[in-house]
Amino acid sequence: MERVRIFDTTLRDGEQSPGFSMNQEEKLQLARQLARLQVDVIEAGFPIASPGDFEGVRAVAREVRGPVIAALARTHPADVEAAARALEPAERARIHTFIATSPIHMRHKLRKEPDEVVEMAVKAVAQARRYVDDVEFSAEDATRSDWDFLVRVFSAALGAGATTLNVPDTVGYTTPEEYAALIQHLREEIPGCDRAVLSVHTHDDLGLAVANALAAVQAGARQVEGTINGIGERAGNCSLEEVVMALRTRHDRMPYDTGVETTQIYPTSRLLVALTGVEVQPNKAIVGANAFAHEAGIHQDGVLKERSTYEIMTPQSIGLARNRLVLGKHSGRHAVRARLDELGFHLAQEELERVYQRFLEVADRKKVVTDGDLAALAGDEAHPAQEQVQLVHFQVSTGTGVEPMASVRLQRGEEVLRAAASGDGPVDALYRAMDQVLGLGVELAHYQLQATGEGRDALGQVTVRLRRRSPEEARGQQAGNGGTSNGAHLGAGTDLADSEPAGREYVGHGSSTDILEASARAYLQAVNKLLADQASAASTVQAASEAV
Ligand SMILES: CC(=O)SCCNC(=O)CCNC(=O)[C@H](O)C(C)(C)COP(=O)(O)OP(=O)(O)OC[C@H]1O[C@@H](n2cnc3c(N)ncnc32)[C@H](O)[C@@H]1OP(=O)(O)O
Ligand SMILES: CC(C)C(=O)C(=O)O
Repeated sequence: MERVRIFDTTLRDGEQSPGFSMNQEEKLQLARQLARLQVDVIEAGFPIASPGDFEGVRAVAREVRGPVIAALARTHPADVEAAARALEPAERARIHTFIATSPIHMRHKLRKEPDEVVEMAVKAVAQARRYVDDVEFSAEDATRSDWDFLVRVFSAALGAGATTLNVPDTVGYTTPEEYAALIQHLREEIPGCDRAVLSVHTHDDLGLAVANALAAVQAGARQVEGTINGIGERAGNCSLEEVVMALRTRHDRMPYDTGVETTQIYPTSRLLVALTGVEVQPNKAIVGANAFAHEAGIHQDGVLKERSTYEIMTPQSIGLARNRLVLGKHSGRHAVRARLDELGFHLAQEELERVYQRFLEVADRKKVVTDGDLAALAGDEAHPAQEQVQLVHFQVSTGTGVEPMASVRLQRGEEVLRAAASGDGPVDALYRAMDQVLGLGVELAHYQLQATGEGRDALGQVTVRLRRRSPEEARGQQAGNGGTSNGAHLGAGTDLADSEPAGREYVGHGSSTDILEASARAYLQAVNKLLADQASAASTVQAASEAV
């Protein structure tokens, strides 16, 4: 199997782009991780650029073992010397020297004639060879250079001792067919080209960096240069994780191996994010947060039945523990049930249906329904009560310097009752209004509000304990509730207050993105338990009297 070398330039071309600079300790940390990833070459920096970069390269050369450590140098003798000195402690060192070869760069930037450029390239390579055996020469802006001139420069560099000839698409200008043809041309036209490794270095200005690199590999390039997460100048460099995983996943079409330990890809990507503070776009191939995530119900159903329906690689192959089924408004019952099972809620079909309907309501309000949200919804279902009384509508107005006011509409059977009340706070006003309607003689013994997550849209989860008052207390409560109602209440005509002992407590849970709605739901759940208790006590009394 043919081997493609992976040359990582995250610490040089990646680091030199805005927002990605790293200090020496950070460079060292990333370089150690790149060694675990088993890239072939780590380009650690550009030593002439600054004393900090020099020391950074030196530290990596001293501390990191495994990959070849490379340093960049213009064709200036001082650059080559600085690179050589920085690399001194390396076990295996490479000096990488470059000069631009395109008419645009030679004329406007270097202000040199082509002959002078060839001479500078030859001298720099020869100088570098006096320090190390491993010398890479790059013809900057190769893809906008004259092909015959490239053959001339590369042949001269090879003659001077270069061991790797790199063909950069510096400004991300080429296309896969054109790049492959260029590589083919160089292989055919450079005498003794096989003595060196042909390398490609691509940029993503047109979004073609990876496609171009792969086309070049198929045309005979045997080193790919790039960066982790595709960071780098302008639109970035070729993303190494994409190249490596493309070669691995489509081995049938591209039978080339890399030495990369792919299970270290994800940890390396995350370390880079942690060091630079720059997050990867969620839809980025291989390492983006959504790369192994599924939200659409049909996809989730497929993945649950057979992962390969919608995944062409395993998350484990890049070092990610598992794929992620994101629960949102596009999710179906299969995915919701699977996650509930994992959370320990094994619901019957009708329970699942109820949770699913509430899940959809929550998902409409929030982008993602978290495990905590789902557990709260399933928790409501885990304490079911026959819903004798249902919430139809409520409204609360509150604010600084405003007396909180609540109005509620509750339904029991066909009967709809309304009430309004003020209170010390919005929850108090809401509960007073509900008491007006319910007239059950209960007091709030405990109220607890918790958020299910950390975000602003976390579900509020409310737990209440309602205590039954004695008949005397209940009459006092009715008298002192201070609100308006449409004259009736749901407790009217029942003998609740007399059929059960006072002091008995009923627990209710409610969750919603709206904490007042969660409060209302929790209250009603406790009330419904109380009413269910009352109904069963009443039927026991009736059965006993019939027996008598
Ligand atoms: C395509 C790439 O990624 S190339 C690498 C880009 N990386 C960097 O630039 C790293 C950060 N750069 C730096 O710290 C500085 O630019 C330095 C230290 C390299 C040079 O700084 P200065 O000496 O102040 O020069 P400055 O950057 O202003 O200009 C670059 C000079 O190098 C010349 N130059 C550019 N590339 C080469 C080359 N490969 N070989 C020889 N000379 C070159 C330019 O023509 C220009 O020369 P001039 O001063 O005679 O006009
Ligand atoms: C120095 C070379 C390889 C480079 O970074 C480029 O051309 O993009």
